[in-house]
Amino acid sequence: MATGRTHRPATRSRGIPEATVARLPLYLRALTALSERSVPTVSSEELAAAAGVNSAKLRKDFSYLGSYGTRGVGYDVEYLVYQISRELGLTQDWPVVIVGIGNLGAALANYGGFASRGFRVAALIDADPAMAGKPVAGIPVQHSDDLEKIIQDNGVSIGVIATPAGAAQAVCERLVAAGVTSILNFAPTVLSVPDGVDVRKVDLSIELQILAFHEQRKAGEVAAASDGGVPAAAARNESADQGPDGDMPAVMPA
Ligand SMILES: NC(=O)c1ccc[n+]([C@@H]2O[C@H](COP(=O)([O-])OP(=O)(O)OC[C@H]3O[C@@H](n4cnc5c(N)ncnc54)[C@H](O)[C@@H]3O)[C@@H](O)[C@H]2O)c1
Repeated sequence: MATGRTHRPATRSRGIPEATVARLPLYLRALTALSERSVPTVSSEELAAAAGVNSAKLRKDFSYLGSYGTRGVGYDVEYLVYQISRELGLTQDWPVVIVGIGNLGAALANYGGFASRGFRVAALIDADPAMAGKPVAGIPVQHSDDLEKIIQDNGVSIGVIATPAGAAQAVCERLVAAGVTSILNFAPTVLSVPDGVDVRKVDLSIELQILAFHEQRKAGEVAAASDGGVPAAAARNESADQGPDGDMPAVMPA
């Protein structure tokens, strides 16, 4: 669901559609789990089910990577992990800064999943002088006065914003001026950025609102069915048809 400009064409330069790019991390997560269990090969149906994607779509997505699998054998798990990681740019290390080290920023800093996916937390930045020098997840927090120097010294191109909404645009502008070209924004505000800067927004309350909408609809369908209206089974089929591909991602274009 786009909530603003994405600052990218729908198709990347190498011809991989954005929708495919958005599914690659889902395949990678499922493949990594298979790899950890030392599973050597996987069929498109098994992998599609594990990733929550329709199998025809998966085959089409993999054709963009030049990966067609072997009839009767399936896809080589390790090779696909490598191919998708390479396509996503995860075979190199990405230094990331987190700005705003409150409840959320500290939780993100403590999240081990970044490092295992090639994202190294290079620095933690906060405007509160009382936090300067205090370690969070073993990394000393640095004051936001030094933001530009920190970005440049660490060659950072990805910034995470976890400040209050009112501070996010100004933080974003400083990050961009210092050389950051990709921003993951957790603050509940729409950021404006120049062309060439990618912003992804995470908003869990939007996800909950979407679930609330579905809950309300399900409750309405149950009431209608008990009044002799739409049978509950038909209502279930409707959501089954929509499939996992219809789910809204927690991370969305800004
Ligand atoms: N996207 C989501 O699903 C989600 C979930 C929870 C919170 N949030 C949002 O994340 C943000 C942080 O939430 P929190 O609970 O951690 O808040 P918090 O108040 O605990 O932390 C905010 C931190 O930002 C720092 N800060 C303020 N202005 C700054 C600036 N200009 N530069 C650098 N640091 C600055 C503060 O000193 C503080 O440490 C809020 O905008 C909140 O709405 C989003």
